Formats: sequence, structure tokens, C-alpha cells
Amino acid sequence: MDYISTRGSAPTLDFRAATLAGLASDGGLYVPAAWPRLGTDDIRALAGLDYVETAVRIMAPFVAGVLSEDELRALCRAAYGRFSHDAVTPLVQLDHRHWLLELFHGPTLAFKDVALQLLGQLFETFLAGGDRDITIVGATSGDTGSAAIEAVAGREHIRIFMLHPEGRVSDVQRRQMTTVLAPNVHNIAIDGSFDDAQAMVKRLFGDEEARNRVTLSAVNSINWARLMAQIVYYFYAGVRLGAPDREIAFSVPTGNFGDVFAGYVAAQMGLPVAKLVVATNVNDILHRALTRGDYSAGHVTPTATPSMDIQVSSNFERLLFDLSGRDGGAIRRMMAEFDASRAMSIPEDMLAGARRLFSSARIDGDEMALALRWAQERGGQLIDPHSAVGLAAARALEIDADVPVVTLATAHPAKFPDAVERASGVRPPLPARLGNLFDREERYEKLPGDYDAVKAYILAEAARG
Ligand SMILES: Cc1ncc(COP(=O)(O)O)c(C=O)c1O
Ligand SMILES: N[C@@H](CCOP(=O)(O)O)C(=O)O
Repeated sequence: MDYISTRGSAPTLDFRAATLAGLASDGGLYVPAAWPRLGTDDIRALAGLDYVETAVRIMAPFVAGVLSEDELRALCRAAYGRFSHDAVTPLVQLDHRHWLLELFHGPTLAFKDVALQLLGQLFETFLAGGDRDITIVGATSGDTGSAAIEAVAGREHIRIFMLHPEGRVSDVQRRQMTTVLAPNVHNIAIDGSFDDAQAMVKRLFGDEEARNRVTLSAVNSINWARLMAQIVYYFYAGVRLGAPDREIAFSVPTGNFGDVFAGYVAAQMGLPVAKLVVATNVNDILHRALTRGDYSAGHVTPTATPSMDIQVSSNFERLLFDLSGRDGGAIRRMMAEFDASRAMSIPEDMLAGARRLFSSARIDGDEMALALRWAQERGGQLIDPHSAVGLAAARALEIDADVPVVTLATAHPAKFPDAVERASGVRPPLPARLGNLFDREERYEKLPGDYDAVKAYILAEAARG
């Protein structure tokens, strides 16, 4: 499979090169040159397969020409063998039509592990035996950071710099990152928001001096391989609820538009998706974009769902690329307008295309808490606040009564004990697999929200080896 940039002018790459590159050199995001399609018989044949085999069937077309099915299978076994549930992403029924897709059974208790455990394996495979070192620079609002660090800590040929917004992630999330003391791991707390951190990461990728000094790579969902791995669980859940013979709706707590974009790809590949619900908190750029065409980055408001406190959603560019008829020039112009003014309006014809599959909802703190309590009282499940945003949006969805609605449960409640206790009165205990998290030494650098300071720090540390 070839990979092309959403902005049309970066070189076409194969899967290996696209994975190692992360962001395209023209500032765009890599996407497959075409969406592979599964026929109804292919989808029916997924029923009864375990997670690893499902993953191999779904991802094989994307890695074709670079990895054989057997190589892919070995990497998936290594990645998903580390999950604490045999089903990897089990479905839990809440009532007659609502389901939770639990994505938090990986080592760091968030959906990010599903992709990052595999990405760690891919990096190791692609760098093995070579003399090339990569420098991963990432931004996190709490979950990508720990999942990425867990996936690459101690690996040869890789160093990782992870930027998080100081004071805006939960204590559990911060400690999951900052107590990893492997020498190739560098945590940086910046004075600013996740959006500020993400903007610095993207700027670094376009910075010639930085690119000449280190080989940059990405673990955020700007890296296509992240999204590829997330497509799998839409199929895995879908076939268990009757696909290809029944449509399924998914409600996705959304920030950077990565997880829900993976659902869009599943639909392009043939999964019968009735609706994809983009569930945002009060940081609602995506809700405004999908309802009014208003894609303008407002101020980021800290909430009880910190991982979704995002007002610039990187992967929306991938959707716009498809909605524009894959017109790289048009996307380059739109993104230049956005970069200059922090705002753009989405043309009505593009919006109409999006609304055929997507709907959206903006969920405030009270609505989130209500949904959290509903899951507890009606479904017997203590869920995390991000999943509760998804569930609130799912319950507001107007859709045929015979369509099952799956809410993606993106994190374990124990990552957000204060917010869960405030909403439910129950404090979720830290799972044993996190061990003595609160007794461990923390190590991280605090830096101002200033690009030059962050760049200087990264290049100096990278030069140290
Ligand atoms: C727990 C949780 N839920 C939802 C999201 C939003 O996912 P995405 O950024 O892929 O839209 C995130 C962060 O990405 C998260 O960490
Ligand atoms: N919510 C994320 C933000 C980064 O998103 P990503 O999916 O692009 O890595 C986080 O928790 O870090």
C-alpha cells in the first residue's frame, strides 16, 4: 500500500517509511492511497476469530509490500498478549440497546495501548539491525504519553520526548509517565495547553535545523499506524453485534479526532456503520464544525475529562481530505488559512458529506456526571468520565430502535479517581498492575510554553545520546 499526504506535495511512501516519518514533510498527514474494501463474506468470516486474527485480516492490506501476514501476526501476538482481558477489547451490555466497548485492558489502562503496543513492535522491527536512531517527540493530554512511553521505554535506537500541559492531566496520568526512569525517556511539563504542546511538536517536524540534527518520529495519531490499529476494534465489535447483516452505531469520546476517524475508515472498508457520534466536552470545536461549519480554535477550558481538552483536532484534516475529493491543494489552502487565523469555515457541500455518517454532541460536566451515574445504576458499570461523555451523546442519539449503539470506553475509571468519585460517590481503586505508582520517584523537566526553549532542550538532550 502507498501512502500519500493530505497536502499533496510530500513524497509517496510505503508503510514502513510512513510509520517512521509520522508527519509528512509538507505538514500534511499520511493516508493510504485508497481504502481497502472488505466484501460481506469477508466480514462474515471475521465472526468467531480472536482479536489477533481479526487484526491480521483488517490490517494486512495496509502493510502489504512491507510485512507478510505471518510477520504481522507475530507483532500482533506480542502487542496484544500484554492485555489483561483475553478478548483484548470486550463488549459489555448496559441495557437493551447500549453497549460499552472496553478499550482499557492494556498496560496503561487507556485505548491508546491498542495502537501503541503495536507501534512499539513496529518501530523495533523497522529499526532492527540498522544504525539509525529515531527521536520521538509527542504531545499528550494524559493518555498517549504513558502508552507511548510504556511501548518504547528501554528500546534500542529510540529516545522519546513527551510534552504534557503542566497541571492539566490527572495525578495518575502524570505519574504513569514521570515515574518511568528509563534513560531513553524524557518527560517535559510545559506551561500551556495540549494544543500548545501539539503545535510545538508539529512545528518541530517542519523545522529544518531540527530535522538535520535528529531523525524525528511521531507517536501521536498524526502517525497513520496509530489509526490503522484502531480500525480493528470497530470490526471486532461490529461482527459480534451482527455485522455485516445489521447496522451498528458508535459513539466516540473525541478530542484529536483519531479514534472516530478510525471508525470512519472501518465504514469506508465496508463495515455497516449507521452513525458515528462525535462526542465532545465543552471544548467543542468538532461539534461546532460538524453542525455549523465553524472550525475555529477557541480557548481550551480545563474539564473533568482532561484528555479531551483539545481545540485543534489534528485528524480532522484527514476527513477534510476525503470530503474534498482528495484534493491536496485545497487542503493545503484550507490549513494555511487555519494556521494564519486559527479559524476556517467548512464549505456546505463538505459538511453535507460528513453528516451522512457523522453526528455530534457537546456534553457538559453535569451531563457527563448524569451518564456516569446511569451506567452505574442501570448497567452496573463504573465508567470513566471520558467514556461517560460518549455515553451521554449515545443516549441523546435519535436513531432506529433496532440499531445497537456502542460507546467506546476509552479509559479505566481509576485513571480519574477524583472526577469519578465526584460524579458517583465511589472512588475506583488503582488496579494492582499499576503497583506502587504513588510511591515511585518522579522525574520531569518543567519548561515555559515557548517553542525555542523546548526545541533547545530536546536537541541538547538528544545530542547527549
Ligand atoms: C480517555 C480518552 N478518551 C478520548 C480521547 C479522545 O480521542 P481522540 O483524540 O482520538 O479523539 C482521548 C485522547 O485522545 C482519551 O485519552
Ligand atoms: N487525548 C490524547 C491527546 C493526544 O492525542 P493522540 O491520539 O493524537 O495521540 C492524550 O491523552 O494524550
